[in-house]
Order: sequence, then C-alpha cells, then structure tokens
Amino acid sequence: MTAMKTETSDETRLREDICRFGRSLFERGLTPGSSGNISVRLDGGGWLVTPTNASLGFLDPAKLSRLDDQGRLVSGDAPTKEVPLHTALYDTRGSARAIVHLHSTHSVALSMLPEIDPRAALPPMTAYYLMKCGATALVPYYRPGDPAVADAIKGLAGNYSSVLLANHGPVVAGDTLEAAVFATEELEETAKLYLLLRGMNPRYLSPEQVTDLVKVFGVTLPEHGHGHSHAVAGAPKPTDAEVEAAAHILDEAGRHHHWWDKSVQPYTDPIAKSEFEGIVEQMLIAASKSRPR
Ligand SMILES: O=C(CO)COP(=O)(O)O
Repeated sequence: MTAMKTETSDETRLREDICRFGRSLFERGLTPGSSGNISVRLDGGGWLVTPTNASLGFLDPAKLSRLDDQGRLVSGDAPTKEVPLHTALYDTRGSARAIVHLHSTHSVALSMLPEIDPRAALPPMTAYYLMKCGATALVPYYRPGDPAVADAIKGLAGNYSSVLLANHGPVVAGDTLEAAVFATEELEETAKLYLLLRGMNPRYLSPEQVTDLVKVFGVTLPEHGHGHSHAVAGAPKPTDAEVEAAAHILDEAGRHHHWWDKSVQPYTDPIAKSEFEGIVEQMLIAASKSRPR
C-alpha cells in the first residue's frame, strides 16, 4: 500500500461519512430543506465541504466540494456559502478536524431569547452538554454567507468549540466528524430542555458538580463559561456599574475614531452589549492584575 492509496481511501471514507451523518441529521428533522453544511479537514491538506443549496439528506459523495488549503475549489460542486464561517473556526481552533452547521429548531429559538449570556448561551444543565460542548458562545446576527461573521468568530479567540449564530443556528467544531455531530446534537437537545423548563426555576448543575466534570472528563471551559468568571486568579471582578461606565467610554471613543465599521451593532444592542462588556471586563481585570500590590 502506498501512502497515496491510504490518503485516497481516507478521503473516500470521509466523503461517505459526511453523507451518512448528513442524512441522519436531516431525517431526524435537525436541519430542514437545503439548510446546514458540514466540512472535514483532510490529512493531506485542504478540506471537503457540502455544496451550496444541497439538502444534507441527499448528498452525493462524488459531488462534495473539495477545497485546497487556500479554500479554492479543486473539484465537485460549488461549496457552501458558509466557507468563511468554517474557515474562521478552523483558523482559531487548531485541533478542529470537522465542523457542523445546522438550522436546528431549538438552538435557533434559544439564540433569540433576551436573557441569553453570549459567553454561556446555556446554563450547565446536564453532564453530557458540558462534556460534549463545554460552553456555547452566542454571536450577533449576520446574514447567511456574510464573510463578516469571521470577525465575530475570531473575536472568540478559539475559546469555544460550540457557537450559536443569532437568529440562524449552531456551528460546532470537533476533533472528528462524529464528535462534531454528537456535540451539535447535544447542544440541540439541551436547548430543547432549556425551552421546556424556561420559567420553572429548574435546578442546574452546581459549581462543584461542574468542577467534578471538568476534573474527571477533562472538560475545557472558557474563562467565563458557567460561572467561572472568577477564574482569573487574584484579580477582583469589577462591578457591573464599573464595567458599564468603562464600556461607555470605549464605545464612544471607538465610534468617534471609526475603529469599527458602521455595521457593528451599537453597544446598546442586548447581544452586542453583553459581548462588549465581556471584553471591557477582561480589560479591567487585566488592569487590576497589573496594579502593584
Ligand atoms: O445553512 C446554510 C446557510 O446558513 C445553507 O447554506 P448553503 O446551502 O450555502 O450551504
């Protein structure tokens, strides 16, 4: 067997896996019509991705889009319009080998709720949610295929493998295609649980139970995930009023100097506000940490 042959059979298997998982997701109603897309990185460089306007239920292995390292189409049908979204997640999550994006109902519904914390879109409801997804970030709305979503993904600095696109759907990265699919399913089921229990004052996992899962299963949580915002050792957390006052200054200065373009949501938008304040909070914690004691 030559190395060349092994690569080819890997690619054949991955093509079949994409179609098999796609059909399974579609048949269970997890992404309707021609929504959703899947990509997998190839060991020999480049990646495979589902074509644009294709139903995940009826993919043809031979027609999947084969892209090179630079994202140029090498063979197959024209790729999904969400290539910039997938690229941004691969670029920021070095270990990611596969990405799944769906328009799954409960996750989409969750993304529109006003109380959602953009740095932990779901509370720690179940062990499997934590083990498969860690924490989920929410990014503001961008129209499908808008390359500007890449900046929002890059702003998460690779800290999240699962991300909700507001009014759109989940996008989840995994070390394997199977891992990315399973995590996306776990996210969808947890969003469903959240909606079922909304307003019922359910008991979530306690910080001790979360810590236990982190220890036993090696779950990685971003600094702010699930009440772990105190994880910045030795630095007092600024108050909400301090964060808001500082955020106002930065927002005004940024707009005055045109640091961000006009399409950036105003600071007062609920999602953008929380995201913006998260950054400002980090700045204040960093400033406080560097103060001589
Ligand atoms: O899910 C989708 C857009 O977000 C589907 O787009 P594509 O048909 O281009 O893959």
